[in-house]
Amino acid sequence: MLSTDLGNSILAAREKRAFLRRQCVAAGQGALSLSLNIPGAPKCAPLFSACFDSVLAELKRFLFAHRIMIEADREISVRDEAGDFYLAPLKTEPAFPAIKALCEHFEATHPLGRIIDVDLTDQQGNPVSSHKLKRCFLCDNPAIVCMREQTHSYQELRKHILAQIQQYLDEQRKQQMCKQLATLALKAMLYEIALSPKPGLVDRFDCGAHQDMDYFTFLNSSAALAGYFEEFALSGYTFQAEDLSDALPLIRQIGLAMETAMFRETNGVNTHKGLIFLFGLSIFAAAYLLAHHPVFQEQQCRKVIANICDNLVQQELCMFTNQEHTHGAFCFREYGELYGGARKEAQEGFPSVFEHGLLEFKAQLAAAGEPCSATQMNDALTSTLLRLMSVVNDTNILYRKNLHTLNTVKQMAQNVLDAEHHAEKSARYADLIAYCRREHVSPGGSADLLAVTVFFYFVEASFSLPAEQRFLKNIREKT
Ligand SMILES: CC(C)(COP(=O)(O)OP(=O)(O)OC[C@H]1O[C@@H](n2cnc3c(N)ncnc32)[C@H](O[C@H]2O[C@H](COP(=O)(O)OP(=O)(O)OP(=O)(O)O)[C@@H](O)[C@H]2O)[C@@H]1O)[C@@H](O)C(=O)NCCC(=O)NCCS
Ligand SMILES: Nc1ncnc2[nH]cnc12
Repeated sequence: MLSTDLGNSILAAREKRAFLRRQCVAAGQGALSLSLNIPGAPKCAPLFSACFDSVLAELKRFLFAHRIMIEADREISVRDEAGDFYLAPLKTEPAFPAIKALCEHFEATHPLGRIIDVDLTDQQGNPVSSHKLKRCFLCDNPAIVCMREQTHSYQELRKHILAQIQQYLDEQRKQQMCKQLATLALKAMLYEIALSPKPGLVDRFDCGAHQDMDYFTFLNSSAALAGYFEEFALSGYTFQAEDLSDALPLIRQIGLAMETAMFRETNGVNTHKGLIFLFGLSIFAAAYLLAHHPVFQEQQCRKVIANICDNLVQQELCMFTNQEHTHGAFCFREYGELYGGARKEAQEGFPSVFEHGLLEFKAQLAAAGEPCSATQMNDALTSTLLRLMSVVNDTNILYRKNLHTLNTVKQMAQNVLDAEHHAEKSARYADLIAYCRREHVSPGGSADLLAVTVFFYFVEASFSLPAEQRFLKNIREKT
């Protein structure tokens, strides 16, 4: 039972809606409205509003796609005791039955169909009805019958509706976050390949120490991999098992399909094998955390990655030393446990990224200020790559050459960073580029870790607000 005060407030709010409709009639226009069918009270709550905003954004896209035009500058949104309400005059020539049929289709195919009410009134303010009976929320009877006979309690009805709304919002959040993580991963990957010039690596203008690939090979490879990033994210977002090391086979299953796609696209050239592994872990871990915590936290992320890869070096490099024939296994066998490559980096929760790359990238971008120009971004990426090269034990360099060359590259990278003047920096960087070309070395591991660094930079920037606030803000912007 509603209290008299609340009942009166709801009646007043409904009268306000009727007044708004009469304004459309006065202007000789049909109107379309959206509200939610929420039985009982309260009818206004943050959860309902979040749901309403999201449905409204969907409805607007649906109407626009079907060329049903509304007068956006005269639309009205109300949030009061009667709940959330939206009303807009129609611009479109009034083919009301067809518009009504489309609105009913929208309701019928929406996951919250029974809760949504899209109403249409003609130029005289008369409701346009198809006279179809709405079904009860809970049983298959016509809603009108259950309402008259009070078959279900408000409590029962609201419990059911709240669960449906929560499920819908959870699904929306999952889809939105996973898509966004996939977008950030692709962006980070493209930033790495776009950075020019780079020592030994492929960039926009040069193939570095490589003969079998160029800039376009990397664009092709990026395109082939982009479609899989969301799978990593969904897998992380929905991961339920207690033991995080159970995640590695899931990540690898997706990663192996990506390797096939990459080699098909590049005609057998290894452009991104290391990155597939590193991004698999990064995207999975970020999504896993964002599903459980509203704000992205670096340290938590490191722990998740380390737990997924718990004991990986021991399991795959120590125990299988004689069987594995990969570059990583060779380096480990030849040079010892400091040189565990991508597996060691992962098992330790990406120390190069979180203790070096990210610090450098953040400092450089902070110094550049907003907005950051293309040159400043290229400089920030260059410094970050150098910082990574100065610490990473890159198995690509080690495999192609030897420990002396790896240490020389690390020292030369550090020397560029230590240069005091711009001219000195440029000269040292040119020396490093020439050295890598002459020695045929390519720091592919550092290039991959640069992409991972940039990815986490974007993730932190995108998910620093509490997820709820960010999610709502996003929906409102779209509406
Ligand atoms: C765990 C794997 C990465 C296993 O690979 P591998 O046993 O070979 O181990 P690593 O050598 O440690 O790593 C492989 C790639 O990882 C990058 N990398 C190197 N050092 C590091 C490091 N210290 N930290 C992080 N990442 C590192 C690097 O990848 C990039 O370079 C590749 C291009 O190299 P390039 O020399 O040009 O080409 P190649 O063909 O290799 O040599 P050439 O013949 O031309 O001389 C490119 O891939 C970049 O991304 C290392 O190469 C993982 O792959 C794995 O689990 N494999 C098993 C199969 C699987 O499950 N796959 C799905 C994984 S999700
Ligand atoms: N730009 C690049 N050039 C060569 N190898 C790479 N591995 C990852 N990125 C690379």
